[in-house]
Amino acid sequence: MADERLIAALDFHTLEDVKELVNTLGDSVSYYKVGMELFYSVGSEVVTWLRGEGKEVFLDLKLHDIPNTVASGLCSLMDLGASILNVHASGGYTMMKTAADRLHEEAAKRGIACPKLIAVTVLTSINQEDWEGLGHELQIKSAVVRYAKLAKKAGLDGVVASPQEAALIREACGPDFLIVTPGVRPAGASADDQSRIATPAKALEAGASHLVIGRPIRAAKDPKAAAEAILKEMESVR
Ligand SMILES: O=C(O)c1cc(=O)[nH]c(=O)n1[C@@H]1O[C@H](COP(=O)(O)O)[C@@H](O)[C@H]1O
Repeated sequence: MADERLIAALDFHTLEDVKELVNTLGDSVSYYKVGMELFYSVGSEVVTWLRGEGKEVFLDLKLHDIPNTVASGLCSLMDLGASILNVHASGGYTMMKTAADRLHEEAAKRGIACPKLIAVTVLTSINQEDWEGLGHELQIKSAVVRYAKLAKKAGLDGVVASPQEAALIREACGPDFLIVTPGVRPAGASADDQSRIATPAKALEAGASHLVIGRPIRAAKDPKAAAEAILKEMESVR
């Protein structure tokens, strides 16, 4: 049966591919991530279709702009029925606070449930060399915890981070904070373009609330068997 902690990433560009994978996975997966490739190609129809199938949606568009633009953009997305929306923490405290405040005000005005809002800390593809190339002096881990604390102070519900920082974030931000970790790879699987990775069990043990997993399921010869093996590994950590 499905485990709501697993979010399968639908990095496709057609609705047909989405339908094929979702139908193949059936009841094993109840939570899906729609990212920029899919949303830019298919639009909101894919979220409507997934909701119609009874699936939960993390709409991962990683908004990053000035406070008013981000807040207004989120308000345009909030009616679609996604459970989670996200912004980049590097947009700063004022942007995150404006976004969270406006989202809550709008949800109350429209009488709808407010989607959770989370902040991307440091992308899981970034390694220490990329990071230093950007001129940052803090270690990635310290920067991620700093961004997570800022996101919490701004009223966000959680963050996206790598599993390698999950334990530090859990300690700094408490038990209810969402920690959504991409960069999850079953033992022996290719890292692809991810840099800061861990296995599903290690990510959960470190305190992740949700695992975002794309290619290890989507690109597997047998996606259902791949998802079920991951779910079995997740079951061992409750
Ligand atoms: O926000 C995200 O979901 C995200 C943030 C991040 O730091 N790293 C990251 O990989 N992601 C997304 O998580 C998914 C990971 O996919 P796989 O690497 O195929 O498992 C992709 O859809 C990414 O866009």
